[in-house]
Parts: sequence; C-alpha cells; structure tokens
Amino acid sequence: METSSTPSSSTSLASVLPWALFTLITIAVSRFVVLLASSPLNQIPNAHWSAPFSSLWILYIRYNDAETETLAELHKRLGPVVRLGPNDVSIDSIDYVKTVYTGPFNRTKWYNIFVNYGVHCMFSVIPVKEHAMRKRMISHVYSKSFLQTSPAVADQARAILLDRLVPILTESTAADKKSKSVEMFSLFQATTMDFITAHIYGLRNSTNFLQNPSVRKDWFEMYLTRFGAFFFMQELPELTKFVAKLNIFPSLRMVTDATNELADWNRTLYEKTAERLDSQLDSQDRQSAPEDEPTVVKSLLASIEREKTSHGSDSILYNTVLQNPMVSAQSEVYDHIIAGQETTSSTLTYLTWQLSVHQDVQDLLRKELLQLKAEEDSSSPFLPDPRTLDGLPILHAVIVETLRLYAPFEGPLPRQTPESGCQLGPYKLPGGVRIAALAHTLHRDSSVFPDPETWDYTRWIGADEKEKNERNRQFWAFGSGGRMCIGSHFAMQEIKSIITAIYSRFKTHVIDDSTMDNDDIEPEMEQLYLRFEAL
Ligand code: HEM
Repeated sequence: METSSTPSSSTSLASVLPWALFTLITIAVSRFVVLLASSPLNQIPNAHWSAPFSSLWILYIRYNDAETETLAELHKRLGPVVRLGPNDVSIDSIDYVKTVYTGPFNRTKWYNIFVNYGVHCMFSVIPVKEHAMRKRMISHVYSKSFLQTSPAVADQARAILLDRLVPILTESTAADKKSKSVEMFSLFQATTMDFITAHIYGLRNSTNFLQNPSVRKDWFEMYLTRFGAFFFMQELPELTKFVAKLNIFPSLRMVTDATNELADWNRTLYEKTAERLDSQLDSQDRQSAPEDEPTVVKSLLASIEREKTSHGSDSILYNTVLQNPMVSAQSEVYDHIIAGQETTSSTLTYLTWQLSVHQDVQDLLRKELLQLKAEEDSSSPFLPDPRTLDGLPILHAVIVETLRLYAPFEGPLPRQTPESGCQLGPYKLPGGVRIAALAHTLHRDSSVFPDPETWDYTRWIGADEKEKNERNRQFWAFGSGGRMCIGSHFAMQEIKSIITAIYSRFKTHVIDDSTMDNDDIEPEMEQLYLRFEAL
C-alpha cells in the first residue's frame, strides 16, 4: 500500500493550496464587507473614517484622556448621534438620554472597576432587578427627608465643621500667617472624607483627615496611583488581567498594591464599627452619642438580615449578598466613600474658586447667609438647620451652576442597548451596542444654557418658569433613571453646610489658581490656593 504522496499528488496539492487560501480570504473579506455594509449603525455619522470597522481610533482617544473634548467637538459638527466604533455610539440629546437611562439599558463591565474585594456593589452590579434590590436596601439613609432630620448627621456636621474646619481656617488668618494660603482641594478632600465616613461608620470610627494632613496625603497618593490604570482596566479588562498575572510591569504592581492597601484601610474601619455594634448588642448598651451612630452600616446590615429572614434562599441576593454579608457590606460602603469624596471635593474647589473670582457674588451669598444669622437668636456657633439652608436661592444656584460647568462625572456613562435593540430618532440600533451620553455636552447646549462656558448663577434664579424647567431637565450632574446617584442629597446638603460654615465667617481671595482653568476635571490637576480673611 502506498502511504507517501506521489510527486504528482504533491504537485496538485501545491497548486490547489494558494487557490484554497485565496477563496477563504475572499469569503472572509466579502463576509466582513457584507457585515459592514449591512450594519444598522451605518446610517449614523462616523466620528472617524475607521469607526465602522475598528475601535482603535476611539481607544486611542480614550487612552489620551481626550474623549470628553473630542465628543464635544464631534456632536457640534455631526449632530446628536455619532458612531465611535463598530459597536459604539455617543448621544447628545436629553430625549435620547431619557430613552437610554430610564429604559432597559444595562450598565456594562466597564463598571467592574467598582468591584471591591472581588464582590459586586450596587454601582458595579449589572442585572436590573438585583441592582434595584440593593439600592432599596440603603436608599432610605440617603433620602433628603432622612438626612435633613437625622440627629446623627446634624451632630457629625457640627463636629467636623465647627471643631475641625473652622479652627483650621481661623488659624490661617492669624497675624503671623497673613501671607499664608490654603490649598483647597486637599482641604475639601479631607472635609468630605470625614463627612462620608462619619455617615457610614459613625464619628468615633470615621476618619479625621482634616486634623491629620500627613495621613490624608498618604491616602491620596495611594488613591492617585490607581488613576493611570483606569483606561486599561475599563477598556481592555481581559488583557489587563492577563498582563497583571505576569507580574512583570512595576507600575501595574504598584496599582495592585495601592488597591489592596486602600481595601485594607476600609476593612479596618468597617471591622472597628462591626465590633462596636456587636459589643453594644452583647451589653444591651444601645446608648451612644448620636454622632457615633454608624448609620449606613447599621441600616445595610439590618436590611440584609431582613432579606435573609423573609426570603432566605429564594432571594435574588442569596448567592451574592446573603451568602457573604460582611464582605458585601464592606464592598458597598467602600464604594460610597470613593464615589462620595472626590466628586464633592472637586465641586467645592471649583465653587470656592468661582466665589473668590466673583467677589460680587460672594458678597451676595454672604448677605443671604448673614440674614439667617441675624434672624437666629442662638448663642451657639452658627450652622443653620439643613432644611433652612435648602431654601436659600443663591446658595442653591451657585452650587448647581458649578455642577453644571464642572460636573465631576463629565464624561460618558456607558450603557448597552437591550437585546431587542432600540429606536433613537431616525436610527434603529441593534442589541449589544455600547451607548453613552455625557454631562459635559448636555450642560453646554447653548439653546438651554446661553453663553454656556460662562459661570453664571443667575441662570438658575433669574429665568422664567419654562426656562428653569428646561434647565433642570437638562441638568445631568447626578445622572438620571434607576442608576442615578444615590448620594445626590447627601452631597448637596454637605456642600451647603460647608459653604455656609465658610462664607458666614470668612472672605476668600485667590492666591494661585493657575491650574484651575484646565479643562480636565481630575483630582491631580485641581490645586487652588486661597487666602482667608476673617469677617
Ligand atoms: C457632587 C457630588 C456627586 C456627583 C456629581 C455624583 C455623580 C454621580 C453620577 C453621575 C452617578 C451615575 C453614574 C451612572 O449613571 O453610571 C452616580 C452614581 C452613584 N453615586 Fe454619586 N455623585 C456625587 C456624590 C455621591 C456621594 C456623596 C455618594 C455617597 C453615597 C455617591 C454614591 C454614588 C453611588 C453609590 C452611585 C451608584 C448608584 C447606582 O448604581 O444606582 N455619590 N453619582
């Protein structure tokens, strides 16, 4: 029997092979071309000539941290829907925002950077029902009515503002420190960290970053270490995981180390709180000062226990939260700390900057605050009730205008079209398309916000009702729909208290704002030096 090829059969194989290869390539290319030509996204204007068949261009833009300004320019030129890649679309229209963010459009794995200790929290979890249940478990302690009436929240604010922040600012005005300026981003980062950790863990077990600048500096350095890796973790997660496993890049090792250290830091705060709650239960000693109440942890653990008792293994949270209550709670509250402090401190920095640049607005705001002080016949240090502060129009307007122009989450917030697809105006999109809107462009729509690059608080109080409603509808600093920010009321109340504590006692003047007009709203860029003058 002949087992080897004869010269004639190998010749024929050699002559057939190139043809087979050619046919295969032709089939693959024509299939690619047919797919390209038949994609429903073809109707949408392309951001770049390569967008229909490659994501390389948009990845390059994202890598260079240039997505926000690039999208702003593209939407101006190409309209409210723009194709960024084969399966990637950007929108800039409040009606389309409504369709996407209040409809059945899930978050994507892009949010996995918010997974802590290897388990999901509300921010990162994808399924809609599971998310809604997690949110219900804690939304009460972040509601406006709860925050405005909670004795714990009120006492924590008094302790942080009157015992820590105001003395630091007063000291900076001392005669021998006349020329001394205060770096505001770092100060606000400390203030907001103290606020959010006090709400979560109670004052006794929370941070005291305001009075410990070196501790906060170390924390912040660790936090910033992670920033450089976000692009890779969000846009190329599988590759990043693989490369991290190889353990050959020192910068990735640093990111992993910083992530672990920050996670340990939070675990320590959590464990101290849990221990205290246990010992209170054991000793039947439920009495503690209101400010030491660990409101969020206590409420979350109680909700988990209730869900366990009422639904047990039938609960949709059984395999996740109920099986791992402690680590789930740690992951959840850690996320609130991260989501809550940088956003709020950035807003406060931009707001005090604008108030220092616009001394006339600062004077008007102060007048509004001092009017309240004059009406109060209290001998205790001035810090009005949050409900009273909530009714002050100028205070509210300056904050909202700052959130409009300097939205901390100004970039795209990605979602995925549902399996059944969706209709956006003239465009029919299939399922599985990445789609996102961004506050930056919505907040610069000149038909709603005339002269949009100008910080002008009067657009929130001077306008007629119709204009005001339109502006409120377009305001997207906290997002919208089921995934809207859970901490929006906390942030607003906190910012109002901090601004009141400052501007009812001091005038502020710019000493150095050279990095502030940088378009990039990122913590490492924001450095603002102000001088405080006591009233
Ligand atoms: C000025 C301050 C703040 C701004 C501008 C802000 C902005 C936002 C935005 C835009 C989202 C929606 C993200 C998306 O749709 O993908 C969000 C979600 C969230 N924020 Fe905030 N935030 C602020 C303060 C806070 C605070 C103080 C907390 C503390 C609890 C917090 C916790 C969260 C959480 C847990 C989510 C996820 C909500 C969910 O998935 O349902 N934020 N925030």
